[in-house]
Amino acid sequence: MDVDIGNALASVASPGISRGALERLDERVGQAHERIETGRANHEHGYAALNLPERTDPGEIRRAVDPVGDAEALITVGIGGSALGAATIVDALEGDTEMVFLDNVDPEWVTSRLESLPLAETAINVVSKSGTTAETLANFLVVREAFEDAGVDWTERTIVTTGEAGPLSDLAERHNLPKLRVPDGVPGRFSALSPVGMVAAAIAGHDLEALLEGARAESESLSGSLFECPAYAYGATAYALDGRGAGINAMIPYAESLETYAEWFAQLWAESLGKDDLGQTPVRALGVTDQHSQLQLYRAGPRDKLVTFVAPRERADREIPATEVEELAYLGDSTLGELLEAEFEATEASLAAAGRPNVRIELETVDEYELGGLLYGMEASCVLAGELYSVNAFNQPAVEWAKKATRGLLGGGEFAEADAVAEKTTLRVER
Ligand SMILES: O=P(O)(O)OC[C@H]1O[C@H](O)[C@H](O)[C@@H](O)[C@@H]1O
Repeated sequence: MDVDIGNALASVASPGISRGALERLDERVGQAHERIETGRANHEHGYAALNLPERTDPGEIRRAVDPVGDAEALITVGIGGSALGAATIVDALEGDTEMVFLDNVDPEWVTSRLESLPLAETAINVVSKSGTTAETLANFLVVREAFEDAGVDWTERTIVTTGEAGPLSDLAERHNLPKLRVPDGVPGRFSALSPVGMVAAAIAGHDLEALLEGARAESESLSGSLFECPAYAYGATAYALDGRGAGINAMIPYAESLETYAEWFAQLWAESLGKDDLGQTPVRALGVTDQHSQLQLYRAGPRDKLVTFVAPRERADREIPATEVEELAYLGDSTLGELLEAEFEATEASLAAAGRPNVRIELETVDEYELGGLLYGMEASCVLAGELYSVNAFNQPAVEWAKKATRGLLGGGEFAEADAVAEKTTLRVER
């Protein structure tokens, strides 16, 4: 990926960062890079995620999915980091397999999804690092029952990806299911380039080697200066802008296929950096669609936002048919791709003209190689930002708190966190 931070400079935008401040920040980037490299060399928790391009074995993943390789549909049961990486990859790339991600536990939605699938031709991919996440385990039990009710042997059609030990690992062994490991030291939201993100990609027939190759190329660009490393340029700029008042980061891909990527980014940024009263709030948007809604706020609202564009340089195109309506004649000389590109350039310019900071991330195109680079690059950006904020980017105590409270409420153990629910302050206004 390439990154252009020109529109985040103080000479263009407010808030913005001056060249001088960027150069001073670069010294801290150099120190952070050394810390990151030490963490990678020692396979420390979290930093180890940046070694996935070398560690992940595509052959092992393909062997595990082989028994269900011809499935017409795949249900991935997982949530958060155990779903969004896989969803990002398969949504970005063209594939023939129908993909369903059961992350939410909304009963009507789960039921309708299950009813819509040909279960005898459907594979199940259960993903949970801990093997204990209530939503994932509950949905898996529901899916299993649906297969049994339909007279389909779910044990023939299920692949499990989980940590070394835990209830899901035990279940896989009991039923002799193909089992892949969530690699040690890799938090869920940094695991897209491991079996966690790649089982679904393998079933869809995508090129796993190219995904890893693109990530590897990005890893080779990590260096001690933000001026030489796109990933660090992005992480450092976002951090600097946040410190200058841009507490919101609106991620706007200009490709429908990257809409899920914005969701993945939101988890990465929020869960990794939201610590100690610090962190930048990610907002998900989509170009061109959200130009016609959110752009008003981004250009004319409070100066508390960084807008991040992600755009491919090349894409399949389609001509706009000519029309006899005179006012619309100009459209007939263009393609949908040219229209999209013009809208992107115009939006970027409109923000810069209003002095609103924005960053452009460019991909050659949306394919396995470029996607691998994008996912890796944004993870490295996030790890760098974690160093600059001096927060632990690899834990999520606030999320764990709510998980414990939920289990306590459901009678899944004694958790003091559950008491807070009963202590809620109420001020009801009723009709
Ligand atoms: O993979 P699991 O252990 O099931 O966890 C799934 C998700 O659970 C929590 O919500 C964590 O905050 C996420 O980071 C994690 O990805």
